[in-house]
Amino acid sequence: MTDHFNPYEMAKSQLLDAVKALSLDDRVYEILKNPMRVMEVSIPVRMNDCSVKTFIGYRSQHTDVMGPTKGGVRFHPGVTLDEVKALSMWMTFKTQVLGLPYGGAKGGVIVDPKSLTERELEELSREYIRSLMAIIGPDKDIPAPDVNTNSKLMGLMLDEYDRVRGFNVPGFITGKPLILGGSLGRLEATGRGVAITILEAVKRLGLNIEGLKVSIQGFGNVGKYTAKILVEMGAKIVAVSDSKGAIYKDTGLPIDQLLKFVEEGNRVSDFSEADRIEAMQVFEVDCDVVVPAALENQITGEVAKKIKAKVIAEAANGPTTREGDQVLYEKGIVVIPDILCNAGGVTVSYFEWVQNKMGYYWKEEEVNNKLQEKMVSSFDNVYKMYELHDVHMRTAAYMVSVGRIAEALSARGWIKEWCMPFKCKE
Ligand SMILES: NC(=O)C1=CN([C@@H]2O[C@H](COP(=O)(O)OP(=O)(O)OC[C@H]3O[C@@H](n4cnc5c(N)ncnc54)[C@H](OP(=O)(O)O)[C@@H]3O)[C@@H](O)[C@H]2O)C=CC1
Ligand SMILES: O=C(O)CCC(=O)C(=O)O
Repeated sequence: MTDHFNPYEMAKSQLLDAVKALSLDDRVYEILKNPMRVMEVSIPVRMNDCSVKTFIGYRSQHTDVMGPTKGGVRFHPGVTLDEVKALSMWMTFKTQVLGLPYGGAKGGVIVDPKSLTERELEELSREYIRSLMAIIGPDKDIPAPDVNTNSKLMGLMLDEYDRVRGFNVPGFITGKPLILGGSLGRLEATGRGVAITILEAVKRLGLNIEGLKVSIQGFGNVGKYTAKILVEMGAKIVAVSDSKGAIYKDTGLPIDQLLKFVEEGNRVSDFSEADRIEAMQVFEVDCDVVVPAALENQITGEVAKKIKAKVIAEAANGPTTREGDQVLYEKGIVVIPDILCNAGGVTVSYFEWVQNKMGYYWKEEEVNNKLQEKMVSSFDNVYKMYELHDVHMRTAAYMVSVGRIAEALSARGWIKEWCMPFKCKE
């Protein structure tokens, strides 16, 4: 029996839906259903109390059919091999919804980074990169931040890579500090992309962004910048959560104040300018848009039944289970699927890598304009597919993406032209 909470099973069934919807040859599924390479590493760290502790890490590279593999590194106690495999597959489909010259990858280490000292965390980050040296590189596999990793850790990982190679390779990693060749706009990029896709969705639904009520699960890199940019666009953030609790204010939370409060090291639920609610109530509150921006498997069938919003913007990867998806579809709720919704991050990572290759850097406005153009045209491609084939938005996004990969597989001689009834257009 399929485990509907296993992200890898979920990713494979989403792929299968798209292969069937496009009437593609079975070989497309056969080639894409497994990551091409997975590495498991044991990482010893000298702890501050003089003991040595080993942590298990993974890097999964899904396919390099479209270019070098690309994707973030997650530090979390709940990391599993199947999760990392799924996340690497979703990266492939994401890069191809956006038409970027990459395949997908993802890394993860089973660790609670909050339990480590700064020095221990640095050693873990450096050793993780050292143990992957044979399979990573600017034209092979390019890491980036994900849950519980950030620009500072990307800087340390870059330094480790450069030390081993013996020269500077800024394009090895993205999301790094500006001083080391990071791109302006990358920090906010995922949240900016989420906000752009919400704007595109509400326009098509005849709603107004002004006063639109939004509830957000997760207030890390993605949740925070989604909130900030949506408020700049005129929306109201009525509820926000982190892993410990949530807050609610019907008239809209003062987001700049909340951002400052959280940046100072406080918990969302200790913010006194709003009412405290249970963490999972962010899905139930009265609002127009719900933004899951934390982890996988949050919107189950049961949770989906309670959602009152008209739109779900999947800022997190894999936040909705298969049952959750079905309930949302039956309720007529529009889902902006993760592989489209949160693609702003990898898009600006791509811009960062391009700038590193050129050694010439763009102004923030230029980065943001290019991101805007990419997100809007990709949303448009997916929406057209959705209308044309009367499928779930998720299936429409996979159709755009898998259509491109199938075309590349055909051009590489893996499947024949007659297997390709559908041609994907930019
Ligand atoms: N960073 C990026 O550029 C991209 C990230 N993503 C995806 O977005 C999601 C969030 O990533 P990111 O913002 O970078 O990660 P962060 O580590 O910066 O933030 C994660 C946030 O989620 C919260 N959280 C964790 N578990 C729960 C829970 N059970 N309920 C409510 N909140 C919870 C955390 O709370 P606490 O602080 O209490 O732990 C934190 O606020 C992930 O799915 C990631 O894969 C997708 C594309 C790009
Ligand atoms: O910026 C990147 O390269 C990847 C970001 C990421 O991990 C993701 O989109 O899930």
